[in-house]
Amino acid sequence: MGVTSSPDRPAPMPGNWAAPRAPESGFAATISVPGSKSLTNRYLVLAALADAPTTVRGALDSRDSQLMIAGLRALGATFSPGTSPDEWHVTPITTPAAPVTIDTGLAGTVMRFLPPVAALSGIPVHFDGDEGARVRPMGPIIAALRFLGAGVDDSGRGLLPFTVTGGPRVIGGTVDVDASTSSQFVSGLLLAAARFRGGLTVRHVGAALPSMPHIAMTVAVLREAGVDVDDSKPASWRVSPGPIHLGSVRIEPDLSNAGAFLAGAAAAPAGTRVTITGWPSATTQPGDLMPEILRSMGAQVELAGDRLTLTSTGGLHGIDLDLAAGGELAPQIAALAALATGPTRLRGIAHLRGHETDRLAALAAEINRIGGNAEETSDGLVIAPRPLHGGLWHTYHDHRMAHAGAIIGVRVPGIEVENIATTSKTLPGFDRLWEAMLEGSEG
Ligand SMILES: O=C(O)C1=C[C@@H](OP(=O)(O)O)[C@@H](O)[C@H](O)C1
Ligand SMILES: C=C(OP(=O)(O)O)C(=O)O
Repeated sequence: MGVTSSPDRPAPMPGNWAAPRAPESGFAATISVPGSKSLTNRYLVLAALADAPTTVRGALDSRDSQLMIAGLRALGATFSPGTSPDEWHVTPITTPAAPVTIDTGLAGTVMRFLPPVAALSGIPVHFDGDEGARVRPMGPIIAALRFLGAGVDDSGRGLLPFTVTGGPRVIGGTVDVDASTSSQFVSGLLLAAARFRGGLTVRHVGAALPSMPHIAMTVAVLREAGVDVDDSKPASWRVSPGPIHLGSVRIEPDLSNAGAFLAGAAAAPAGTRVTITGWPSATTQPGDLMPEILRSMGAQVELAGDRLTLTSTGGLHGIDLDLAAGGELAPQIAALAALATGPTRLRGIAHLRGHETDRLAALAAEINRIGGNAEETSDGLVIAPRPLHGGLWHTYHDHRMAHAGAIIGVRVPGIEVENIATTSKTLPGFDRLWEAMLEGSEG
């Protein structure tokens, strides 16, 4: 289905996507989203480090997962496609003889999870990524790998690009890491930890640690793979050395991506209903925070079996929310906040300045560009109600900035989202799925 024009929806500038507005009568739709980015990229790493082949089902097929597969292939793992694009048979790493280069794209999981894997091999592994990746924080993991005995040549910058040379002298031990700018520094070290001869104790030192559910996710997948993890002390994780074994795994739908569709429904006229299929009964994904957040903003949300249904009440309240646990949800919540009748304060998300773009600056700039009232604070955003108008919504190569523009476009006529293809980072075909939702597709 293509983007069509109408008096209400003029043809977009080439390359932009005209965000569809909800019909006055609302819509009803059922949506199935593909697998979780965070779970897919954790399972792929563990499968490559395992003691036997693994079958992964329900895997995400997107830019971030393709980059992870390419990186692990370069390090010597074999990936054979299964019967569908969401299935992979993975044969563990046999270390290649020659130096390799890994493209991280803009994927935090690739740039933070693969350097510790590289440190297990004896070959130089060069990492580089998109222009935007070259400013994302990397210093803490570079310092940790050096402390553990790996060579890291980063020209003294603490950023991409850099080359890791590890090998048998990297035996593990105890390492302190300041993960206040990204939980992925802790997750990356823990995922490879069981393969270090001495195992690894990782201690977070520094300001508050964000994204705790993502660290819990890392611990959960390690335990599922038979790895012994002691997380009984705060901000400290001990992984014993030992084999990694997954066998066969199935990946949950990506609840953060699902959250964008729920937010889109919450922005729509009263009575609009959207059901997400396959909602897990228990999960470590931070997207599971969305139902409660959306309820507190005024929507009705119910879970029946594995189907989560949001019904719009037509009104949106502002909220005061510490989002440290689920920072990746901030763009979709900020978009709803811009449509709400009262003020919103989002706190605990200073680390979003190191995401795909500086999300606090980007959200404030784009909301204000279309007439809104958003201000950056030291650790978040304050958004006050003000009538919005149409205009170009810039996306800064950030998939979740594109989601935010789409959500606002459900209510505000004339929103054009720049470079909608950036959503392929975690959800190729986002625009078609979004249009289908507003047209009332039942999946
Ligand atoms: O480990 C993961 O899979 C992720 C951890 C979080 O990173 P930060 O702690 O850097 O926010 C999250 O925002 C990102 O989308 C995915
Ligand atoms: C911060 C995000 O991604 P990354 O894994 O690249 O850090 C995100 O998806 O919101």
